[in-house]
Amino acid sequence: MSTTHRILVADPISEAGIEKLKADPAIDVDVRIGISPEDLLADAALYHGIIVRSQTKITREVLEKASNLKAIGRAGVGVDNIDVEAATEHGVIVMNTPAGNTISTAEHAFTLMMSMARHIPQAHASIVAGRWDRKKYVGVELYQKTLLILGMGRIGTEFARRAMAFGMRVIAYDPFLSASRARLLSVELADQIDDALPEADFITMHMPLTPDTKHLLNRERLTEKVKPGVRIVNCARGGLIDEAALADALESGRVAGAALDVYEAEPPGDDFALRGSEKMVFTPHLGASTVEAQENVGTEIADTVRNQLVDGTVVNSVNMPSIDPKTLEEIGAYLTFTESLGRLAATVAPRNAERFRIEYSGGLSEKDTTLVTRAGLKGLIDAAWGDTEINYLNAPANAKRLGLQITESKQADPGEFTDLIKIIVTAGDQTTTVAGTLFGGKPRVVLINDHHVEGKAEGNVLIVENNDQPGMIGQMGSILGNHGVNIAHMALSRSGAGEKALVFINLDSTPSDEVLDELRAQPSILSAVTAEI
Ligand SMILES: NC(=O)c1ccc[n+]([C@@H]2O[C@H](COP(=O)([O-])OP(=O)(O)OC[C@H]3O[C@@H](n4cnc5c(N)ncnc54)[C@H](O)[C@@H]3O)[C@@H](O)[C@H]2O)c1
Ligand SMILES: O=C(O)[C@H](O)COP(=O)(O)O
Repeated sequence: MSTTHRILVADPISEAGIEKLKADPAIDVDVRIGISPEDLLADAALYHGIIVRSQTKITREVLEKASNLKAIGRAGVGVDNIDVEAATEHGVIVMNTPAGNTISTAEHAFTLMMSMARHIPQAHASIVAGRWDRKKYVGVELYQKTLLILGMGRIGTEFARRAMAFGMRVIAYDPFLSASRARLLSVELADQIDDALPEADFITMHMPLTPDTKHLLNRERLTEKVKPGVRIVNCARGGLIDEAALADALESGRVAGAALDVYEAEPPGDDFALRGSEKMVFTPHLGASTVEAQENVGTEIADTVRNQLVDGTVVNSVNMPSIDPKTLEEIGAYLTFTESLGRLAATVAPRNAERFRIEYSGGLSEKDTTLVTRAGLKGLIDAAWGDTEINYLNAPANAKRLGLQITESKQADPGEFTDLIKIIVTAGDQTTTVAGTLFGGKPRVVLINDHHVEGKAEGNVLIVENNDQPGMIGQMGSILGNHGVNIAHMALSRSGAGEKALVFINLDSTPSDEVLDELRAQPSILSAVTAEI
């Protein structure tokens, strides 16, 4: 029976995006634009996916209630209305549409700069008010002026192209922009923001709001560092500028004008200090509000969330590495297998594991194994701590919570195998090693501690360590048979004749505690453990 995935669309996205979801038999879509925070909390558990823009807040509280939620899609760029940390802890993937509104936003920011330079909104309002103020609204040219772009990503880059077409000198400040990329884009690279501020006639901001960028344009910069008469555009995020300090800098004349699309509070409250200023140009967060951008981001996010829920692909996630169909094809087989190895390690290892080490050799060592490591970790944590809520996304955060250190290493030489995955779990001074590989696509366990085996890494397994002496296999077979437990496959290993031996048995059903107790009571059986891997 096929599963239906229920998606809530909480903010306005394009009709084309909604139609895509409605047309998909695997999806059940609820369009509840402007859903209240109370209703969202009450109904959060109904949904496997939620699509938002910037209005709806996906808080930790919502995530705590959203017990079935797997994916949040942001039809746009900024994810500051989503508690991404809480989403990660709850194993919820957050994905956005990074490029769909780039051009619209760059054009909007550029429009703001031009409107501000020529006082367009003020001049328009004066005509509407019946005035003819030709002297009051004398503007400035952009030509041969210096522009400072703070944040030279997708939108910053598009803004730069347009500014150069207007004959502006462009300086970019972006700690992640390389000198070679700056040369390629024909912009001057500023190492320090404070070196560039005194040179700029215009500043435009295009970076995310983070603890590092909050109030990047602070009181000191706005009153002491910027060039007198500078004009500032912010079409990125409100908190990047200290609005109270900007109001004072406008009042003193240090800043000649500013144009904002985004605000510290949206919508701005009654105490919004800039509202009455004649030197301001405002738009109500309209950067991405074009027919084209909304069509792009709406259809893209509908596909992204749908594909994640139905096919398990992950693209443009802000909290998880991508799993596109190609990656899935390359490493998909290793994911379930490595999870089984993690479960096996939990079964054989002592409780309270402190360190989890995973080693890749052979062809796998050249691939991106981030998710494979997480799969092993998931198996270990699920089996050892009984944490069934664990998934690829929250496995590292849960490992941290449990005090489990993770290390990953790679080496090209796989020895006798094409690929080998080895998991080493340490608790105190005890170390447990399990290793496995795919033989012709079939998952095989090839090592348990010092024992080389060839066991099937699937289903119910029983691992028995015993003294190597005649009759042991018969003894185990009889105990299992007497309890109606059928053996599907058996692999033997011993260090040497008369030494320790290990038997890896695949069973058709789970052996009861009684069976295990009986096995453990045999004088030559040293240990017997079972697991469903
Ligand atoms: N007003 C709107 O409607 C609207 C629309 C789209 C995007 N946005 C916002 O615009 C911003 C930029 O979007 P984008 O698509 O260009 O993102 P992007 O990720 O392509 O670019 C952001 C750039 O900021 C840089 N950066 C990060 N920290 C920095 C710092 N401390 N100082 C200087 N640069 C720093 C990054 O290196 C990156 O190059 C985002 O905040 C996004 O949410 C607003
Ligand atoms: O980050 C973004 O994509 C913009 O701020 C657009 O926000 P919106 O989708 O609410 O218009």
